Amino acid sequence: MTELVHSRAELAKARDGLKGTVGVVMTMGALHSGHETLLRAARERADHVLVTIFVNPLQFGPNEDFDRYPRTLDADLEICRRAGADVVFAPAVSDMYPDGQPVVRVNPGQLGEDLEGQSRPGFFHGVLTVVMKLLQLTRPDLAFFGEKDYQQLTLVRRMARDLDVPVEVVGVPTVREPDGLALSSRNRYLSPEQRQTALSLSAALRAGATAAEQGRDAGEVLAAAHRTFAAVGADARLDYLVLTDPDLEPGPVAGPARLLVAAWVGDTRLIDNLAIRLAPPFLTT
Ligand SMILES: Nc1ncnc2c1ncn2[C@@H]1O[C@H](COP(=O)(O)OP(=O)(O)OP(=O)(O)O)[C@@H](O)[C@H]1O
Ligand SMILES: CC(C)(CO)[C@@H](O)C(=O)[O-]
Ligand code: BAL
Repeated sequence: MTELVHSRAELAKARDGLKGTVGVVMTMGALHSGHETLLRAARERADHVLVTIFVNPLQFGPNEDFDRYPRTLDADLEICRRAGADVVFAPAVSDMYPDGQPVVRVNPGQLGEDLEGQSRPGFFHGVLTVVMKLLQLTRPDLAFFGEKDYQQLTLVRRMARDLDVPVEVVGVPTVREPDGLALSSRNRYLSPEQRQTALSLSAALRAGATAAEQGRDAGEVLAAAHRTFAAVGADARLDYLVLTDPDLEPGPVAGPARLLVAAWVGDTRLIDNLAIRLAPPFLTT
């Protein structure tokens, strides 16, 4: 049975009733098969699964889609039941922020300013602050995050390490449509034509991965990804397409790497990423 709770008091009572290990899956709702995969991963690793559904105002900029973000609680509960969640915590904004906007927030450091942080100022302060609050409220042994939001996963891992949060952060591979599009709640904003254009993100990543498999160097991998993005997404507006170290550390990239992309398709901003393995450079004598 899945228990739905809204207030902190109800959550505390439900949490106390969970004996054994607890895995948490944090979401903003509008659940899809990507979320369901996170829930099933949690189900496999933990004795109990706790899902949070909260559209966090703190991580949205003034011109972003907080108001129009899809809110589909009944359908979400059905998915949570199907995936065997024990507890769903769906607080109101006033439950999460009873004193209004928090004065003290988690500072994500320089990585929080790069990539997503550059286009969404304050985004990762908002994300890490609410993730920290939800970790305190739910006290999980394990917390599951999708690789689709790769920078978020990297920063949550880093926060747990740097701030000694007693939780194992588990990354779950990106779930895709058969044509490659990464599942995302924001995909439901796309018209059928825009959905075709949105394939430019995953196609660009695949082109980069193919170039890497053929032994191309970092510059050629990026060039291949850019060419494919432009060919498939003529109507998309690229925000960034970068090849980085897998931990998103600055500096030269060699061997294992990550290719990350963000782009606008109409009014919808989408992100995606893929693991890449660069061939070792040829040695010249
Ligand atoms: N396609 C996916 N594969 C794996 N994990 C995913 C996928 N989509 C979302 N997740 C993960 O689900 C968790 C909750 O994400 P969220 O509710 O923001 O969904 P979303 O689809 O990423 O939404 P949005 O479209 O607003 O970015 C995050 O850890 C996120 O990485
Ligand atoms: C982690 C999260 C639930 C925090 O609001 C959100 O950023 C998301 O859904 O990825
Ligand atoms: N999917 C991460 C949360 C956000 O884009 O606001």
